[in-house]
Amino acid sequence: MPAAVSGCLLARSMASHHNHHRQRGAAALPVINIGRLGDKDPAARALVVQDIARACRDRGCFQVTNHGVSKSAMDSALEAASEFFDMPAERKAAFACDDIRSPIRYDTSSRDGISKARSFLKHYANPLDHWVDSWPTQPATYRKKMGTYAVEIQRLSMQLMGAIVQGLGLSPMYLEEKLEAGLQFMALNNYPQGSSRAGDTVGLAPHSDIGFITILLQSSPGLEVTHHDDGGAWTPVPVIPGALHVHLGDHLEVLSNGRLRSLLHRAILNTDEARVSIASIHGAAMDEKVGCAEELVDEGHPRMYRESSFHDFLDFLPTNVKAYRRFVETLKIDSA
Ligand SMILES: O=C(O)CCC(=O)C(=O)O
Ligand SMILES: [Fe+2]
Repeated sequence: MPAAVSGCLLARSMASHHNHHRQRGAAALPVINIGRLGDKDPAARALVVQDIARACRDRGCFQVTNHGVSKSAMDSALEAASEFFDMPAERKAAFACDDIRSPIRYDTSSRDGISKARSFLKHYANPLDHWVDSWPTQPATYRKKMGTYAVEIQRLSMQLMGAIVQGLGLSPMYLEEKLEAGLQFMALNNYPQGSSRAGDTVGLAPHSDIGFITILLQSSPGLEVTHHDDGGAWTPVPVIPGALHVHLGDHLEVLSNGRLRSLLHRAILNTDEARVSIASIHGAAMDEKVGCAEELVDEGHPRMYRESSFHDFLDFLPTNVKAYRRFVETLKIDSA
């Protein structure tokens, strides 16, 4: 439905920007070298698992280095995303679609309630051969570049989830099959350059992601995070060359029965340049219900959340436009 997409929507939402004071979180965000996660020596692996567990618990996010995703795959993915967004509006509008269940969707408007000044392309990626035919054929290298990146990120997500569930006291294999057959949902985000006179301008309003984890790559700074103990202060996520940012989603909060919390994050317009980010959300399959791990429910830790699927999340989304709530809040079981 190309008619639904008009170039002026972006300009209109930019005009209604909000000013924010940038506050710095107390301590730098954790950067974890995960090179030894695959080590045969369990003690070497355990040290990394411990660092990840602490970062998940205390900050809800961390960056990883030595993660095995090649620098060229990362650069190429950002290139492919930029080249897509640089195409003429009509070409991108071919992917515009009102149905949030569409396998691929391009939009420039703020109909979702949180996009203030972003255009995005969203599509699925795992398993790649199932979804790649729905991806853009232009730019000509898009499928190759984004596909290579997607596969490497899916592999990394499984390795990270193995460590995260181990950090919760579960077997590293706990989710392996569900993740293998699970959902990889990619959001390519495009933000205009912000005005330095306007102060901090929100491109994407605060929200948490569905899924267990999100792995995010940004072309330049703009992502900001706030964890539950941060007292509302926003911490900018620095761009560390070669590193990838990881944060926790609503379904990990559910799985962990509240031991871990999903991360609230937002994107600020970069005043030096237009910005592109690629978020890869990793969760269970579309109709797979995710509940609290039984191993983490006991007398001292009563079940905190109802089970839900990605499908349930999509049903919830259109109802979440006026006053934003984290999906996971709607899943809480009244303990009263
Ligand atoms: O652009 C960013 O850094 C954040 C993107 C994001 O949060 C998302 O796509 O869910
Ligand atoms: Fe997000």
